[in-house]
Amino acid sequence: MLKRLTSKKAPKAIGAYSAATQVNNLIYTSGQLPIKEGVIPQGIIEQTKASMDNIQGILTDNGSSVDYIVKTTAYITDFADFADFDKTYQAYFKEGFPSRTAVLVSKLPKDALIEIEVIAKMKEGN
Ligand SMILES: C=C(N)C(=O)O
Repeated sequence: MLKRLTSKKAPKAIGAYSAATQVNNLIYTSGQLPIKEGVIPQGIIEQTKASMDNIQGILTDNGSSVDYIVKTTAYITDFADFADFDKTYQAYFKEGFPSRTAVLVSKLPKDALIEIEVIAKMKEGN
C-alpha cells in the first residue's frame, strides 16, 4: 500500500512533492524546509525548530509521532551551525535518539540553513 500524506500543520509543498508518503507502516517525509507561517525564520536555532515542528505536525496528523522516528537525515549549509542544530534537535526526543545522518550541502531551496527529512513508524493500531 502506498499513500500520499498531507498535513495542515506543515507548510504547503513548494514543488512537486507530497508532505510524506506512507508505505505499509512506515512514513517517509519529504525534506522539511524551516517554513513557519509562510516565512523562514532567522538563524539555525529557529530554523531547526521550524523544520522539526513541521515534521512533528506531519507525523501526528498521520498516526505517528517523533517518538516513532526510525531515521533522520539533516541537510545543513554551514557546519559552524552544527552544535546549535544538534542541541535544538535533541530537545525533541525524550527516549533516545533516532538514527541520523547529517550532511553538509552548498545550498538549499529558499536559501534555508537546514532541511530535515525522516522515516517514521506508524503507531500500533494505525
Ligand atoms: C523542499 C523540498 N523537499 C523539495 O523541493 O524537494
